[in-house]
Amino acid sequence: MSRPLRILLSCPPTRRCSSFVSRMRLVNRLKADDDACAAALHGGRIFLFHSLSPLLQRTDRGTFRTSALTGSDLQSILKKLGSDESLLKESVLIGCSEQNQAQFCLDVGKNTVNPGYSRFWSCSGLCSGELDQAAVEEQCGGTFVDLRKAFFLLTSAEAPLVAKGQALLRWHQTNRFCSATGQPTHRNQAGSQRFCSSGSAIYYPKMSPVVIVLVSDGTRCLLGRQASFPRGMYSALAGFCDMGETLEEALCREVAEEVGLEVQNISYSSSQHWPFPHSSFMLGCHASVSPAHSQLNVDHSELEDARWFSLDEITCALQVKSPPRRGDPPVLWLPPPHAVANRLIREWVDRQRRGEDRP
Ligand SMILES: NC(=O)C1=CN([C@@H]2O[C@H](COP(=O)(O)OP(=O)(O)OC[C@H]3O[C@@H](n4cnc5c(N)ncnc54)[C@H](O)[C@@H]3O)[C@@H](O)[C@H]2O)C=CC1
Ligand SMILES: [Mg+2]
Repeated sequence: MSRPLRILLSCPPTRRCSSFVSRMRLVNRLKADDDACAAALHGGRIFLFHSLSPLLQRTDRGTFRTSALTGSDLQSILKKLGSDESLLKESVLIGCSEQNQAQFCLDVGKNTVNPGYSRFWSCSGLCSGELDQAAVEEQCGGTFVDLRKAFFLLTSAEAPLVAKGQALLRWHQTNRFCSATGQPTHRNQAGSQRFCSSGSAIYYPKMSPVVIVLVSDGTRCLLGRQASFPRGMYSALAGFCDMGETLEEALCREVAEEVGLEVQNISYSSSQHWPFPHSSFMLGCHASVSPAHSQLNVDHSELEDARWFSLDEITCALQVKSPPRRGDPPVLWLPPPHAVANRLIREWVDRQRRGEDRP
């Protein structure tokens, strides 16, 4: 999740800023220079995936972390597994750590796409170039975990890295052909672009902009739930931006469509890349309605339910540590700390406690 703008603007010592600048320039160079990127792979850190599920390791404390494989470690493992070592070159650049170590992701499962190799979506058993999941897990001392689970098992520092890695891998796997010519596309070494083989188009990884808003009436905040949400979970209202809309227009439209309210006092909070179900760019905002105009008219084709919640109800819900299970009494369950919705809710609670939001 991005930091709020005010924190970025107060970025203090020049040393910290200059190391940030050098990291950003390194990533930019690796995107532009195929040879430099291929060379960076050996000392780089590789986040492994199998059919889009990231590899996690359990720590001594019973928590989870991503596995810390370098490109050289991985090459030895690939050799042991009888795989072509050039598989490493299929890695896609994610970014660069604070220690200036380049970070990559690599999918060694069925969905891996390499324009130079013949891998097939429909093959049964192991496809050409695909590695056996259990064999990789054994060699690496970890387990491939579905991203929907992995995202919430990891710390808030690591979760965005695997989310970004999976989003990039998915984009490569689903953009193998040019939509203008139907010709195969090829990637640069970093995986930051794909080119139509006819030379007529360049494609870049895409995200869909989504506005997410916590509406307040001064003493209560508005949360809704879709039928597909886990039991008891309510979240801030969200919706995809339409082509040509501003953020503010999308926000007003979504709230009007979903709950029949007209909001005002829109303010931006922070943003987040959200990998579910595909790549969304979540733009988190606050907005308000006057208590006299807070009557809800819920569109049940979009939301199962939407309600106003008091500060006490939200404060209690923030204490709930695990989702309610079948048979438990009904309890309000809020999006987890990794989600921008959680940040919006906590910001609202802080403002309520400071008395800033009251009419
Ligand atoms: N990180 C967070 O805190 C939260 C994230 N979200 C995410 O926000 C996203 C949007 O929220 P919804 O209420 O589902 O959106 P929504 O209210 O716009 O409804 C979804 C519908 O919009 C249509 N749609 C229009 N453009 C689309 C596009 N580019 N991609 C997919 N569908 C599109 C589809 O018909 C889809 O069924 C969801 O993917 C959800 O995972 C939602 C709540 C919290
Ligand atoms: Mg919605």
